[in-house]
Amino acid sequence: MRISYRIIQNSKKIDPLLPFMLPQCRTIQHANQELIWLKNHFQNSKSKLLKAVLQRYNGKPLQYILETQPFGDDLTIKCKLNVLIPRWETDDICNYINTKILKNYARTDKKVKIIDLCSGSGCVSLALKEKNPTFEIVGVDISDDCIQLATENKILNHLQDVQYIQGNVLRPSSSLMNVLTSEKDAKRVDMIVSNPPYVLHSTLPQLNVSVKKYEPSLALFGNLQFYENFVNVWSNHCDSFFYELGEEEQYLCVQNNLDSNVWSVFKWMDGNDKLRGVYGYRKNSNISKMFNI
Ligand SMILES: C[S@@+](CC[C@H](N)C(=O)[O-])C[C@H]1O[C@@H](n2cnc3c(N)ncnc32)[C@H](O)[C@@H]1O
Repeated sequence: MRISYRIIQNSKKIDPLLPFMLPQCRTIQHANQELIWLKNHFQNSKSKLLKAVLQRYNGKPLQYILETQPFGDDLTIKCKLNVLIPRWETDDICNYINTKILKNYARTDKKVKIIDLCSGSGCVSLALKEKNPTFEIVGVDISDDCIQLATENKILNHLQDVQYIQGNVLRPSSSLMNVLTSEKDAKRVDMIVSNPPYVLHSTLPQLNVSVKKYEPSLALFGNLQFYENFVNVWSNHCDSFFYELGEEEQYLCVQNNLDSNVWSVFKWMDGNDKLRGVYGYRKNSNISKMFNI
């Protein structure tokens, strides 16, 4: 990366480790901030700090080096290889679900049950639990590493009544379905939330090197399969839903294929005004009266 003359003239003031941060961070400000975090974290060991800076130079994500990511209001989510690092867009979605949708449930005495499909590190289910301690929440993920880390994250954040089950969302076994929905009216839970793999393989060249090199492809790549699966399978088992997505086609897959006599469906835009979610509710359900959005 080229830098300005002014910065070169002031180079005596520059920390010698800073240039190693630049390839991944891109701006001096961002590089400085990350270097401060690394120095704070490894303040007792210069050799560990140097190792961490070199790892960062080679593209290892900061969260895998520091092993945590703050999430929600006050959560610390442990981050490990083979499990997706929680993203800011997902954090925004959890905040929206908590403040605009679930707050209506929180006002009732109803025993609310939520399923988090593709639960990964557990960040989504734990962010919902953090604000709704009486709700029952179950996360499902196909990866054993995810189930183990999500369980660790639940304990780390002192949250109870969140369960993580290993299972295939695209081909759920009857025993998984039973555990998830059996005791509910009409076998429907109140809400299904999901951040499924939705990055198109065709966008691989545009992905950041550290994402490509370090984050699990099982968590990243998908197209319509999880949205079709929601329409065909999971929509029969919930009164409302929120799915994160990255493409208009994924939104249309849900919007065009759910029966419009039964469902109200909406778009959700992220903080960069990019389409990032689809959500909705059954028109005849109790939650429809609560959707005061
Ligand atoms: C985009 S990540 C989301 C993780 C987490 N919810 C978050 O927001 O950070 C998608 C997750 O889906 C899981 N996954 C992929 N295919 C799956 C399948 N067929 N059934 C269940 N989980 C699956 C991956 O292991 C990964 O944890």
